[in-house]
Amino acid sequence: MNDTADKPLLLVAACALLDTDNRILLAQRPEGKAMAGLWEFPGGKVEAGETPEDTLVRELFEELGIVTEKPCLAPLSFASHAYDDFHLLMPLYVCRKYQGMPVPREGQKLKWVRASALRDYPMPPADLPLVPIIQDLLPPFRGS
Ligand SMILES: Nc1nc2c([nH]c(=O)n2[C@@H]2O[C@H](COP(=O)(O)OP(=O)(O)OP(=O)(O)O)[C@@H](O)[C@H]2O)c(=O)[nH]1
Repeated sequence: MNDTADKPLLLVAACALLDTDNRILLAQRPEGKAMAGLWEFPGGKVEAGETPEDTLVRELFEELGIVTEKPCLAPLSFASHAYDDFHLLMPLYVCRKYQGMPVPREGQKLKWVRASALRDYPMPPADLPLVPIIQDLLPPFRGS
């Protein structure tokens, strides 16, 4: 029996936003939401009429107040995960070029995290296979 056949497919676009030190921005899901307290990549549901890139440009501004453009979003990988109520399909992009400093505009906590430390931040189960992909992409940190 296919575990996803009777579940709606939810398309969510997510972004590994990098700073100049190659740290990745994680956002903590606020109290009151499903999976509260877990750390995730900024992003959100792809709305009708949007491409995933449109969604990210919109969400990055709404959630973090930063401005980026579609050519600055590089596809990296995707998550495909069966939650109880839906099957999540989540393209993950990398973005290094944006204007402004991310600020939490939706009550979430933000944290810049080195790739080697991603496992210290509990994440939604869909995100776990993405961690080694990001770690492979980024050079090891050699600073102090
Ligand atoms: N943005 C984002 N969403 C993720 C990640 N991993 C993951 O499982 N998700 C799931 O993808 C969905 C994202 O939807 P969303 O951010 O638009 O919606 P939400 O659940 O926060 O609530 P909302 O409908 O009130 O906006 C949620 O079910 C969320 O749990 C991730 O790394 N980033």
